[in-house]
Amino acid sequence: MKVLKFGGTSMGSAIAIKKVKHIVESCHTPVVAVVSAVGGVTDKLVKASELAKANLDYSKLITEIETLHGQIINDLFDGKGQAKLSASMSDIWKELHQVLKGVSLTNELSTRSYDTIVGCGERWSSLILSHLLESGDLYDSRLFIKTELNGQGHQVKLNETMQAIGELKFSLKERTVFPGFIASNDAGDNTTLGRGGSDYSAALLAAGLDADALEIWTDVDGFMSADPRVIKRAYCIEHLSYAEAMELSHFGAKVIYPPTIIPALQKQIPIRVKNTFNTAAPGTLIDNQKDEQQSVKGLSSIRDVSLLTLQGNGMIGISGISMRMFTALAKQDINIVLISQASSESSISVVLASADVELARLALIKEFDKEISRQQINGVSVEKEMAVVAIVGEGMKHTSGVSGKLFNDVGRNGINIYAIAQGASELNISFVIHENDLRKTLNVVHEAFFLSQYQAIHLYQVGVGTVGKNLLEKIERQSERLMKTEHLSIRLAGLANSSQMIFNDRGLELESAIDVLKASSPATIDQFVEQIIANNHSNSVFVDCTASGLVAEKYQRLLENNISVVTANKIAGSSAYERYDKLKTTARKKGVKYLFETNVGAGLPIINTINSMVKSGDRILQLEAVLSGTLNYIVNNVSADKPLSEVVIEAKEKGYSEPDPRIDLGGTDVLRKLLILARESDYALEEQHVEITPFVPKDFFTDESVSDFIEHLKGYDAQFEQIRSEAEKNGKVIRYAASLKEGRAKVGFIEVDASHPFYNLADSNNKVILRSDYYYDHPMEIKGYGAGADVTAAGVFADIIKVVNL
Ligand SMILES: NC(=O)C1=CN([C@@H]2O[C@H](COP(=O)(O)OP(=O)(O)OC[C@H]3O[C@@H](n4cnc5c(N)ncnc54)[C@H](O)[C@@H]3O)[C@@H](O)[C@H]2O)C=CC1
Ligand SMILES: N[C@@H](CC=O)C(=O)O
Repeated sequence: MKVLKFGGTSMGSAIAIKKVKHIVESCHTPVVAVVSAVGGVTDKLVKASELAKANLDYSKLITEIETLHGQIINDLFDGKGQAKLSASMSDIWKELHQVLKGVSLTNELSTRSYDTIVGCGERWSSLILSHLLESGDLYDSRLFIKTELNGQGHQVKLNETMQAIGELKFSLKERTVFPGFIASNDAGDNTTLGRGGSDYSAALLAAGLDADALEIWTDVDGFMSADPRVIKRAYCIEHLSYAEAMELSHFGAKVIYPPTIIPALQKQIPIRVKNTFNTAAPGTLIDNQKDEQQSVKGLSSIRDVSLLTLQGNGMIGISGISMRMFTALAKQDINIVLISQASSESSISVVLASADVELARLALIKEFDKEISRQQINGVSVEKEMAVVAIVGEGMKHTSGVSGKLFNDVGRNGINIYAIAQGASELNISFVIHENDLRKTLNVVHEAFFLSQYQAIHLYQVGVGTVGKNLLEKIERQSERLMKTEHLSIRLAGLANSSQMIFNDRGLELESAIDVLKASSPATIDQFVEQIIANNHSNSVFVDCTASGLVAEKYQRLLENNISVVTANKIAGSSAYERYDKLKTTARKKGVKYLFETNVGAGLPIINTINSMVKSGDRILQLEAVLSGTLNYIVNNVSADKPLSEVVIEAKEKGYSEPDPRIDLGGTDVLRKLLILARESDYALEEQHVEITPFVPKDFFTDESVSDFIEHLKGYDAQFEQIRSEAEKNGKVIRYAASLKEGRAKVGFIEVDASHPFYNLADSNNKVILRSDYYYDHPMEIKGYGAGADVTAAGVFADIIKVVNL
């Protein structure tokens, strides 16, 4: 035998009720169907009872309920069937009218009247279904489910109820219908089992009848791994243990009424949650099996709660404080959602519904009045607009690292945790956050535990020129491989250039993003940054592919808001040391990344190498380098036949030079790179400490535009060729190099012969020679292409991946 319970949505319309009929009649075993009221009816009945008590007009609500049922009956039955059913239902209507009238006249709503009024819905709906089913017997649950009053309301008298239901076991026919929710007491008065009580009725019937299975038919596919309204990729959990289902349903997941699980658990009856509107979906099976493979099974949350803390050094070592605290709250009938106490005993925090918090605060102030006046207790503090998030799973027991992973991922995304609670059963880890962080937290945790095969990065890119465009192409080409091998999904959540911006939370189409951007409305970098902060997405990364100082100014605000920064732009790293240091410190403090590997040598791993050396205790003692791809390309390509001005244009066309090539030819680009390398090597070098000889004399830098500059540069072609050919005659080549030796930092020309490590540096290559404590006589050398869209975009790409993989 099976017990099937159908909720309000399953009974919400004629079409839905036909589905219910089909489900019941398709069962090959005897079926007990337990039904809720037609969707929305119980709420209307509750409202009508309140209006009646206040002697206000409730007739409109009753008419609405009548119309709703009338419509359903019209759609389901022919004339004869309608007349038969209406006659059966009319007694209930009469009773309802009488009770409401009595309440209205006396202005008194007794528990008995209230339960009679709100229980009418299930009596009607069970009549409808029993008439509709072929050979469907109707039983009145009030005759079998017996309750008594306790402090909290009606409580089921389990022994009596089980016995009464048990006696039915052998007399039930193939299909039987019971109204859910309603019961009665020893005096024969109507009672109810509380909101969601129809699930409980079904579980009691299943237990009393020793059913083989209990099915809860609802309008969702089952228990979801997280709230699907928040987590788009939440999925239906196939299996839960009774304990896991209980934790999840107590805590936010409103799929099943929590007490339902107890009778089923006691009789070891498997529960299956199924979707009436998607019968093909397997649903969630709840039984006594524990899933050893997956430590965390579900993620739940509640909002509209507040955190209330009782704090004071006078609480330490004093027994009875918590007893008094919880008794004071219990006296006010306040439900506590979570408790957290520091082992120092100097504070106890509780989470409760925001609606109760003021009452709770006053109750505690009254209770601890003396201690507060003696300053043994500081008072009662309240943090409003909080939310509680819980991860649930029996597999967490004795599995180390679960909370480490949880809090690491949450912390890395800048989410502040106000309180934590974990029971010794290790079934649930709950923590309190600000409500504004709820969506982000659920995303972070869901990705960490349920979709760990796909970690999402939300990318916000500024700049779609040489490097930026190439980066987008690379991400598009690599995204499938990244998903497969790195389990990483990169979503381009925003894109901007100097005057426009576009956003899409789910990820912009990479192929068309630049075209869409160019067709979008004007926007500023400030608007772009503020929107990123407002989006508050998990694993957000801001990528700067511009050469703009304005953009670099935004890093501090982004990092402070827990957004990692990856930049090809050298301005921030090479401006005042204090600023560079503050950016790095902020990133460290906030647990996010500030990465700029491509600032020196494009994709070459120079900064990373220095970082590793310094971290391992090595000291960089000397540094010699060729750091400009553009300038090395120029010295390698200028000849008697090919003048400097022509090669500068070539370097620009090849994507080596800065957007403004004067930054290269004035030596500024190399100066910036030297400053960054020195700082990463632990030297607080400032621009004024560097001796610099520009590649082209200063007089050539007076023009307004780049094209005028290149035009005038022709006037220097002959002189440059002379310097170059002179060196050549002496068996040497010229290089534009940077060095840091014995406290002296220099940028300028050097002439080197064939014995020098820079002599054979072809094309746009860069080379860095590092002498350190561990690499002195045989220094470390890093060499390769130091400029160009491909290598730079690849370096930026690697930094982006490091944001989540480091
Ligand atoms: N080209 C190379 O080999 C390397 C370049 N870099 C750096 O990469 C950065 C980008 O270089 P390219 O792609 O060659 O430059 P680009 O001039 O081709 O592209 C710059 C992009 O930045 C945007 N932009 C400029 N000012 C802006 C502002 N105020 N707000 C928003 N967007 C703005 C422009 O609209 C354009 O989309 C530069 O900082 C450069 O130093 C770093 C290593 C190597
Ligand atoms: N303009 C730069 C590009 C890399 O930083 C160079 O030429 O090296």
